[in-house]
Amino acid sequence: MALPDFPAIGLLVLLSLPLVVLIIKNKINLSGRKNSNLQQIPPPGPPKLPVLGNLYQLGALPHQSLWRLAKKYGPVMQFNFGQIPAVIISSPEAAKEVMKVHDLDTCSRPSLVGTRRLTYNYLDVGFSPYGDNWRFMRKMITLELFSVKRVKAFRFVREEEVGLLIDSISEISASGSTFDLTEKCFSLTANITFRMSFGFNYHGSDFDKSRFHEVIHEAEVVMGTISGEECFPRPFGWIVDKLNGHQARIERVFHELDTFYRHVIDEHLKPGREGAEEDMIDLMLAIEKEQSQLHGSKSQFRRENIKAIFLNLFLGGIDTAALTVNWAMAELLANPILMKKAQDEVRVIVGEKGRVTEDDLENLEYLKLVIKETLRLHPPAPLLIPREASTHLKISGYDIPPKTMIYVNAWGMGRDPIYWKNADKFIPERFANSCLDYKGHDFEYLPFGAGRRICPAINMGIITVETALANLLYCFDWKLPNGMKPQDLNMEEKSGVSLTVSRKEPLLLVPVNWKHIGKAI
Ligand code: HEM
Repeated sequence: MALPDFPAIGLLVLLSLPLVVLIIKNKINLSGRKNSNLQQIPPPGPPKLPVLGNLYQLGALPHQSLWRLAKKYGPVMQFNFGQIPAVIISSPEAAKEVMKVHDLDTCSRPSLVGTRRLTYNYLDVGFSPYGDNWRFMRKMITLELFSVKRVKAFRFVREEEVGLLIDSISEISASGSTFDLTEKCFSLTANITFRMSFGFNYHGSDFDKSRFHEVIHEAEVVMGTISGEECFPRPFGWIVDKLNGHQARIERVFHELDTFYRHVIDEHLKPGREGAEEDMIDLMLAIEKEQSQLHGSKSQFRRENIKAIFLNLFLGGIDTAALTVNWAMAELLANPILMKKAQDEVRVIVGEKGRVTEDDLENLEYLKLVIKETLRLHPPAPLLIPREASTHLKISGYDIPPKTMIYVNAWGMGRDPIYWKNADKFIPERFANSCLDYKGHDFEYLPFGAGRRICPAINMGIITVETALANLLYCFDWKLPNGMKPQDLNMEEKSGVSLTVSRKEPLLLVPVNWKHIGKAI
């Protein structure tokens, strides 16, 4: 998601007050509708303020504020981020029009300062505009990095890293201590992503543990933020960016990541790697060489493409899967009957093996329902990644001009009582006899997006979540600390602007070893 920074909004409110007063004095129409061209029907939307547009209505949790506004203004709603026009899509019918009927004309991404810099001027997949580079890169990663064969090839990484996680929790359980599952989930998915990408886990990298988490978080904020310069006319935007340090933050994140990429790539180019396990850098360096032999200086795949892809792997692969495991555990802890049902299933099916392996996963039907329900209530990217209209469109009868940003509120549609019975309740059984899947054909359920931009790594994401969650349920019984009751668990979301949304509070737990843990596989 790309939304403006909150300090920027506060500052702009102050700076634009005199203008607002002037406009009120002159009784200028603030309805936000264009009256000059009667043939054009813009979508309805909340009243706009000069300079700020609709920013003052964004709130601390944008997907929630936008959902509330959509109840009033409708499922195709105009919403201006300062001077940047956007529409917010909040019904499955409208989402289908955008992501299926008009997919080709809406599958580009907006060009924003932060995304441009961190992706080496759009040499990646996730943030690059629709065009030759995106098509080439998307095909390459789909075939080479996320194919079924490749996902299987990294099975040993997932199982080993989940094994190490279970061992470390087991040690904690021996002392009866409390630990932070949120942090452990992040470490797990970061380690898996690092090992698949570079051949070592991130504890063995130049980033120290807490700094890497910070850099990823900062990158998510940078990628999720529209800069002041884009949002507001000069000199407001420039002042805002200077004062809130947006530009400095982009440069800091860029240089930290770039130095790291250069280092690991150089290591991979040193002689003596023969016989090492093949990782994603090896694969990409081989493609770089092949493309350069075929096309010389016109090659579409160069060193900077590799670096840009790493950003996609970090942002796509780490937080999304970690947040899903974390939310699933929180929901099960809040619903002890469902927790027992999920634990009984995995313990009966896996028996006394000591660990859940990927061979067991296909038999864990209830576990799969739990994950589907978790992704309904808690899609990690609640507004997906913004799209941009490349031409003039009509959506639900409304005119959408080219260059309009398009946000799809997957979070809101996943909780809409029109489509979901007891929409706010966690009920995995609702998916039992349903054909809803992750492939983006059912527009009320879009945790991975839809159309040409759908997540290319669904299999990899889901298998990581399944392996981790199944082992956590199998290996331990879980208690809340300090006599907390399930109903005391805080299920609120953390406020702030970012691509992903996490729990407001870390999930602190006390693990108790189940009887078969520790037995060899
Ligand atoms: C539970 C796990 C995951 C979830 C819920 C998830 C969700 C999403 C969503 C919502 C999008 C945007 C789709 C759209 O714009 O319509 C996306 C795109 C993307 N995801 Fe994932 N993702 C997950 C795991 C992963 C993993 C493991 C990777 C890579 C290691 C990954 C890489 C990407 C990339 C590269 C894109 C951009 C695709 C494009 O723009 O063409 N994702 N993902």
